[in-house]
Formats: sequence, C-alpha cells, structure tokens
Amino acid sequence: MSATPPFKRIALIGLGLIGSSLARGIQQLGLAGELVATDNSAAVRARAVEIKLADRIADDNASAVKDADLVIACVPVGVAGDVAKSIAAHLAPGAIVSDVGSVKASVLHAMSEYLPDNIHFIPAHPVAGTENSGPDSGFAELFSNRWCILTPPDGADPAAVEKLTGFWAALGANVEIMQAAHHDLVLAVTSHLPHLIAYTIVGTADELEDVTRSEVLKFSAGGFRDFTRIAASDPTMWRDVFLANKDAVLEMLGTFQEDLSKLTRAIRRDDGDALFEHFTRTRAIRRGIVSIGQDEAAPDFGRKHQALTKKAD
Ligand SMILES: NC(=O)c1ccc[n+]([C@@H]2O[C@H](COP(=O)([O-])OP(=O)(O)OC[C@H]3O[C@@H](n4cnc5c(N)ncnc54)[C@H](O)[C@@H]3O)[C@@H](O)[C@H]2O)c1
Ligand SMILES: O=C(O)C(=O)C[C@]1(C(=O)O)C=C[C@@H](O)C=C1
Repeated sequence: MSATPPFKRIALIGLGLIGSSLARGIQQLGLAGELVATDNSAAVRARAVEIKLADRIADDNASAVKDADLVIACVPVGVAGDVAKSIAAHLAPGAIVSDVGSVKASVLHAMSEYLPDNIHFIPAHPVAGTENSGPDSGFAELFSNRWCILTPPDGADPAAVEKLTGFWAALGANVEIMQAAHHDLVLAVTSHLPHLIAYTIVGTADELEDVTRSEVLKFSAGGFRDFTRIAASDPTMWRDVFLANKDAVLEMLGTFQEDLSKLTRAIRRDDGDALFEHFTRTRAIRRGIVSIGQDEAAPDFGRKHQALTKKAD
C-alpha cells in the first residue's frame, strides 16, 4: 500500500466483471483514499455491500461521483451516454472521467455530449476479460500483463492522461494510446469478429437436424469447447458492442467472408496446396504471438490489421 494514495476518492459506476475487478484491485493496492461505487441494480448494490467491494456503496450515480477525482463508468457501451448525463452536474471540477467500454468512438461521442468542460474526459479500454459477468466474477489480477488502450480526445490534458496511465500501470496493465477510430478497427478484428464467429458457430451446432444437442455436448472437445466459452459472454454487453461498432465490424466481416469463400473454394476443388499454405501461414502467426508473449502480442495484431485494410483497399 502506498502512503499517499494517487487519488483522494475514486468512484466506480457499474459493478459487474470489470467494475468489481477494478474495485478489488484499487482496494488491494491502496489506489484511493476512499472508494465509492454504485450500480443501477439494487441487487448488485446489495451484493457489493455484502462482499465489501468499496468503502461506500452509493444509491445512485449522481451521489457516487460527488468530490471524486477519478470517475470510471464500467457499464455496457449502450448506456455510456445515459451515465454521463446522470453524473454531469455532480462532477468535481478537474476530475478525470473515464470508462472501460469495448468500443471507443461511440462512447467518446455519447459521453462528450453531456460532460462539462471543466473535467478531463479520457476514455479507456482494458483488453482483458472473461465470459462471466456480475459483482462476484471480478478479480484484482484481471488486468495484470494485459493491454489497456487509452483514447484521449484531441487537446486532452497530458497530465491527466499521464495520471490515468499511472493508474492502469499500477493495476499491472501495459498502456497504449490510440485514436478512438483506430482502436475500433483493430478491436473489430481481434475481439469483436471472433465473438461473432463464436456466437454463430454455437448457434449453428444447436440448430442442426442430424446431430442432436446431446451429441454436441458430448463430443465438444478442444476447438468447439473454446467457442462455447466465448459464446457464453454477456448478451447485453455484446449486443451493444456490435451496434456501437457497426461500421468497423461490417468492414472486417466483409474481408472475413471473402477469405472464407477462398477456403470454401479450395475444399470444393480438392486444392490441398491452398489449404496447406493457408494453415501454415496461420500457424506461424499463432507461434509468433506465443513466442513473443502477451506483452508484444498487440502490436502484432496491429500489423495484421494493416495487412487486412491494405487488402481491402
Ligand atoms: N466482459 C469483458 O470481457 C470486458 C472486457 C473489457 C471491457 N469490457 C467492457 O466493460 C463494460 C462493462 O462490462 P462488464 O463485463 O463488467 O459487464 P457486467 O454486465 O458484468 O456489468 C455491468 C454492470 O453495469 C450496471 N449498469 C448498467 N447500466 C447502468 C447504469 N445506467 N448505471 C449504473 N450501472 C449500470 C449493470 O447493472 C451491471 O452490474 C462494458 O462496456 C464492456 O464492453 C468488458
Ligand atoms: O477472454 C475473454 O473472455 C474475452 O473475450 C476478453 C475480451 C477479448 O475479446 O479479448 C472481450 C472483450 C473486451 O473488450 C476485452 C477482452
């Protein structure tokens, strides 16, 4: 625990997987003089009191942010604007206001509409999670050795960006700064599209006529089992992600469908060389990610993204 916490009062809004992980990390590391938290679900607030997720659980968003020097909205991206509206008039001048949403441009737009000019708004996205949600699912180590991407708007105060960078670094994250629109393109291919594929394939398996659901469950080893984990992710969160990052996801989906057509054609034409060449290339990508470790995986995804957009041009 540091003698003087970097923040006098941190307010967390939303106590699901990410909010409760932040709460546990902030408490363990002593990052706030006082931690105040809230959630719009009374059941979640009651559970947060029971498991002592904060020094104080406030009844609503407005009272939670009073006198806080760091406020973090940990809610589905579709309600980020509503949260900004509910806290705008109650923020302390000079406070840093941030979020953890999986999409950045839409959150930047929705929250900026309501937030006053006398605070520092710096959106963020910890690229770390699980398929679980709710206040019991969080853990303090979630962000350790994972990326956290900050997308400060043009003209953001460098000192506020540095302070938020220090906060995420204290939680163990590697911080990267990016434009919101670029973040949304990169994450469309590295996170959003994989989730869409998982949701699709698990649904497809469930709808087959000649293969029963019990056979799917019984024989789902390896690959399919991994897809079922991802497809168990929170429906509200992912509905909001796809609607909020519509353009980038549709762009990546178009490229993906072209590539899938090429592989489909290779199978239909018994073109073993094309299949072998493709699988050899993808194996090398996986081995590259594993050998450089998690710390350097994200820049690699960036290069893959550049290659994809070049191809689409
Ligand atoms: N789950 C992940 O893997 C993951 C990873 C990184 C970022 N994120 C992002 O983090 C955010 C939160 O995701 P999560 O997984 O913690 O979700 P979650 O469903 O576990 O928790 C969200 C919480 O927000 C509360 N909430 C909803 N609307 C609210 C409002 N208007 N005011 C106050 N509270 C409200 C809900 O009651 C819920 O407890 C999302 O924007 C998501 O995109 C999620
Ligand atoms: O590991 C998982 O369960 C995740 O899906 C985490 C994951 C991801 O796609 O990597 C999901 C969404 C977030 O915005 C960040 C992280």
